[in-house]
Amino acid sequence: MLVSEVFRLQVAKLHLGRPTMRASQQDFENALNQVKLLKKDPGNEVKLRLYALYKQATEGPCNMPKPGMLDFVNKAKWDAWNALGSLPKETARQNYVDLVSSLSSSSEAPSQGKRGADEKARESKDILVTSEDGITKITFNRPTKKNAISFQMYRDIILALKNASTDNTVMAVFTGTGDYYCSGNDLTNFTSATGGIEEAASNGAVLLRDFVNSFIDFPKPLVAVVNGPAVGISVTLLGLFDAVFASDRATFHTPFSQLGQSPEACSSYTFPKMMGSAKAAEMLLFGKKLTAREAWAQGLVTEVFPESTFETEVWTRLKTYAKLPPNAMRISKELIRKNEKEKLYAVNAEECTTLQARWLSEECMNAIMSFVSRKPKL
Ligand SMILES: CCCCC/C=C/C(=O)SCCNC(=O)CCNC(=O)[C@H](O)C(C)(C)COP(=O)(O)OP(=O)(O)OC[C@H]1O[C@@H](n2cnc3c(N)ncnc32)[C@H](O)[C@@H]1OP(=O)(O)O
Repeated sequence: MLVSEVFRLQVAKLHLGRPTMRASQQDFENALNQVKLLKKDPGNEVKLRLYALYKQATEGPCNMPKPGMLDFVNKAKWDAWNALGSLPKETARQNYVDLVSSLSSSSEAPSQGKRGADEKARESKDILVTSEDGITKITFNRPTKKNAISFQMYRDIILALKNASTDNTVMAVFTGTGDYYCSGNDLTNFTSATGGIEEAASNGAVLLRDFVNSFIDFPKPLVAVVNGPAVGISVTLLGLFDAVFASDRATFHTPFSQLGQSPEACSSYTFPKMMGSAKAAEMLLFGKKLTAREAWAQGLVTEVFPESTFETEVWTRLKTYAKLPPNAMRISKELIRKNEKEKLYAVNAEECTTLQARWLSEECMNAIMSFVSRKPKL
């Protein structure tokens, strides 16, 4: 039997999961009513956020002339709306619904002991999300599989970023549990699905597009604390981060050709732009694995730290950054990202379409089958 036939049979068992949910107009209207029933005043910062998301969801990007410096209230409202840049109406509507829902549940939730407004935790098995000291920490937490990303983990991360974009934390930080940062896409995602392989690939492409868009759209500083080796999509995503701090134990590997696949997470655009086309080709075409220092030399990593002091030095630094004025950081990030956004959406869409076809190719099926049928270690 051909490997591709074996693969098809295995894929017949695959269940890819649903594409991300989007808030309907009805959800949005319910949220508008719910906001009037809040028991507690959510505070000015949140009210401004609600105002901005409402305007963005109903009118699109800020279209009003900027109020004068002394018109404090209208200036603050204008700043909040304008900071959303070109956030799509649909995303703003979803963020509004999520924010209201988090406000409603927090005003109803029983007291959580020492967890207060600036410290809360949301649990998910393989993705840990905690908020402390103004930082949302998102941890790949599947060390027995080197933190490989399952379909559920993609969905958990989309949700975590959505929540972090509107909560009261100042930045989001990704890191990994155990010796790896992340070993990339879980290569068994496609071999344990139900339904047809074409359907699985099509759903995978939708999920990937939404996942990468949630990084493109994230409005606050986004930092990676790369504690160990990083593979595949966990590397390519770094091109969408604002800072990457790496342990000198970390490596950066994108073995797409070896897997019969193609680059994702906008790396076909961000990597050549960042490191030049020759160095980008070494990684994306030939799968050259970079050390942390090589990745720093190519501009993929901001700073490399010795493993022995990595955690202490990096988290001390991040806690200091998290005390900087949040609106200034958000607005600066918006300025940096603004002119690139449409390009990034387009690159992401094209990469997903290309990958969808790659997943159905003989080259890719052979590579995945050879990984899943490796001999177990003694
Ligand atoms: C829908 C969205 C799609 C997005 C497109 C994304 C593409 C990519 O990310 S491509 C990159 C995919 N990743 C890989 O190719 C890495 C595959 N893994 C490995 O090469 C190795 O496991 C390793 C180098 C990461 C680690 O090697 P080693 O130290 O020898 O450890 P083991 O191989 O024994 O791994 C322990 C355990 O973890 C499982 N595992 C590791 N990585 C993955 C993975 N990516 N997917 C699934 N499972 C993985 C490995 O199978 C072992 O499991 P057990 O045998 O059950 O102990």
